[in-house]
Amino acid sequence: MEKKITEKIAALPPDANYFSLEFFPPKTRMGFANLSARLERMAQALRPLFVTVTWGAGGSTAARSLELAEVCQRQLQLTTVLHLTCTNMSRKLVDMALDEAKVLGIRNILALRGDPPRSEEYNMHGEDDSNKDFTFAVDLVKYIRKTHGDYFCVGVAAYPEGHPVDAFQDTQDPARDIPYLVEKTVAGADFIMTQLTYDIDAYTKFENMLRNHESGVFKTIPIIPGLMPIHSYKILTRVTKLSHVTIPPPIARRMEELKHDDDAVKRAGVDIVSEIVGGMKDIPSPGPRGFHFYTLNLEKTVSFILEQSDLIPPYSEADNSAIEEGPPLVDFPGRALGRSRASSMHSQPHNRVIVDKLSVHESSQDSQHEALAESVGLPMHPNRSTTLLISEGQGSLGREATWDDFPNGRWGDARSPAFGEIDGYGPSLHVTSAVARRLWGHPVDAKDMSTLFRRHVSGELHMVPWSEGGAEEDGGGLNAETELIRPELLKLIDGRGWWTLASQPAVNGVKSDHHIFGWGPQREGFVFQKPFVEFFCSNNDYKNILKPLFAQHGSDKLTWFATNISGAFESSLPAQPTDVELDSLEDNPESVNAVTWGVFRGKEIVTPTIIEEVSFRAWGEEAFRIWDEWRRIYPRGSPTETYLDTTKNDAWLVCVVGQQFGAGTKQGSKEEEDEVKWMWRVLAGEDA
Ligand SMILES: Cc1cc2nc3c(=O)[nH]c(=O)nc-3n(C[C@H](O)[C@H](O)[C@H](O)COP(=O)(O)OP(=O)(O)OC[C@H]3O[C@@H](n4cnc5c(N)ncnc54)[C@H](O)[C@@H]3O)c2cc1C
Ligand SMILES: NC(=O)c1ccc[n+]([C@@H]2O[C@H](COP(=O)([O-])OP(=O)(O)OC[C@H]3O[C@@H](n4cnc5c(N)ncnc54)[C@H](O)[C@@H]3O)[C@@H](O)[C@H]2O)c1
Repeated sequence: MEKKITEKIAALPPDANYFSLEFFPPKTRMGFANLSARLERMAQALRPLFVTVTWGAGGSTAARSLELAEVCQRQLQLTTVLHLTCTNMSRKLVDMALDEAKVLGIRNILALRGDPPRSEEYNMHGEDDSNKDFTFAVDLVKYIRKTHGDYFCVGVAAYPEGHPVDAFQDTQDPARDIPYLVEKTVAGADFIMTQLTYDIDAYTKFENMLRNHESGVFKTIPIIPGLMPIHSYKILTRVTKLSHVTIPPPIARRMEELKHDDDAVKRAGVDIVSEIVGGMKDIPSPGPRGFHFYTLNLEKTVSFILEQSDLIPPYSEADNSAIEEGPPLVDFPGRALGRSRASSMHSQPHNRVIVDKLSVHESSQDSQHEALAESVGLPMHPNRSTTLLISEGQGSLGREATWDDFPNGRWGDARSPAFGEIDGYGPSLHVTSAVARRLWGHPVDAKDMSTLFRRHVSGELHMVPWSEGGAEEDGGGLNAETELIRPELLKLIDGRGWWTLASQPAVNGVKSDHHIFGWGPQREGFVFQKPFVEFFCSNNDYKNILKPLFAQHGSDKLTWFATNISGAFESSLPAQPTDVELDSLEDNPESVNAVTWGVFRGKEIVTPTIIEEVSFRAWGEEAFRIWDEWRRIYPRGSPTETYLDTTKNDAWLVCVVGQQFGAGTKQGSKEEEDEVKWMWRVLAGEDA
């Protein structure tokens, strides 16, 4: 029988260190296939003690979470912990998840609450029947013990900097949470896993507080600190804001200085997190000391941190004999990399894309975009050194690892395992219901909605439900480039009544250190953008204004996608069968629009923002679920709840990409200006 993680921890020498890796179920089929390949490589080379699989709050990712857990536990034979939340979903779903986990051989569950439970008044049409059973995570711990006895090893969450303020909690204070953590532990928790932190002092204080707690319940229980590698400045600031954790001032200063240089942020991030690991290793522990890494399904930085922190377990004789050594790696035609480069300790996590003389398994028809190891001359079972080289971008396999390089590009490549997620916890408003009501009030008609979007685009409202925005106290969440097209966006919102969610202006090749448009390695390249805008509009406007307008201009000038609540999908591309499930959508090369790209010295063209059918449809599903998340914060049948529901059912989500960005015109000329603004004039109805 598969082991419990507590058994695996207990079997380690008392002074050993271990680590675990967290993954979320990717949104697209291709992301899924590629995560499986990535997981296999990471598992064999990095050798985590166990992995964990997230669960979308309210059960929103139930099927995909179980599928990923199956890949981990059964296919890859990794000891797997399934996260499970209990609020705002039916008890039947909890039972199903536990039964299924058992069938898969999973013996470890991280028992969580999820979002605060909606009371009966806000509970829609009997969708959830859980509230009577589950209010807090402790209820789930008790339920698992009651229904499954000791079969599962149960973990619970803790917050070194305090659980964020919510409906049940008016202050963020770790001491305030302790009685409830005691309750969860007494109810049967076997281990504690913490929220991510970058604050070693806060963490040390927290762990000491637990170990010395008067109840004595935390004396020996494994407490595993959560750490998130720093993938980009944007992800760092976004994740810490969403999780309500601090970036200690020295780290904030270091990151702030480097924020315009993606590679430098990643390099410093590896050092910062490795320093935190080093510091945590010094905290006295009653048993082996573990570390949990929130990977966001990204591979590169976590590999470097594990290497730098010396956390990768050594291979035993038996391990080594199981690993076939393949032919040497090749970094450019004709030159072999010596096996002496077994360690990447002194190399940097740069974006080095190497053109390999060996053929790559990269047919665009092929949904598996991470080439098979053996097809590119790597050992069938990559070992630690080959994976680290891949993570560095070396060899043909490393090409896909470059996905990791610019995860700050809007929503990235749908083939990347990391596509479109920030925490893997499913669609959410990212604020409490009380804050949401304060921010967005009680809209009851289109005028109220337009007012919200006008205020957002004008910088008066820092977020709308579909666009997270920056910190409220910073006054707004729009990028500087969005301000340059503010008048155009306002014409769509006020003139047309279309509610814009995301956008970008055209850019006809500016230096990569440009103060507004620059990204990627600084001073080394040029960046380009096609204009795009994404918005909700009514069914009437979609049919009677937009479709005729699209027909008039043709797909060589405007590429567009549109979807609605019932999953209808239409686009400027040749018609596809309409009954294709998102999950089975194949990569359609014709649907790919790189809307942001950069050309840098010594690299292939980098395309951090791609708009294509599969990603648009995945986002569309989420965007319509966000309408539901929003309406549920108002009492059932209230005017606002009814209005949001009706509007959601009528709306189309439309994304339009302008194919002109000024190419071929003289920079700074009137002709360039006309081209760059053309899409906006057409959409506003100003261009015949
Ligand atoms: C390691 C980790 C993994 C996670 N994975 C996921 C995931 O996969 N999917 C997902 O949706 N979310 C996940 N989360 C987020 C989690 O669901 C949220 O943080 C949630 O708000 C709280 O969950 P909990 O299990 O800590 O809840 P609880 O232990 O129920 O605590 C929630 C809050 O209520 C307070 N409280 C508890 N009992 C009482 C009581 N009797 N009276 C008053 N107040 C009380 C606690 O102090 C705390 O403030 C994860 C969090 C962590 C730290
Ligand atoms: N089309 C797709 O395939 C797809 C896939 C996933 C996400 N998305 C979009 O991405 C957004 C989230 O991604 P992100 O957080 O990386 O984007 P982001 O926050 O970086 O926003 C993208 C750009 O749109 C601008 N913007 C923000 N709010 C706007 C508004 N109300 N009107 C016009 N412009 C606005 C921002 O300033 C930014 O320049 C979602 O809101 C969604 O619209 C689209």
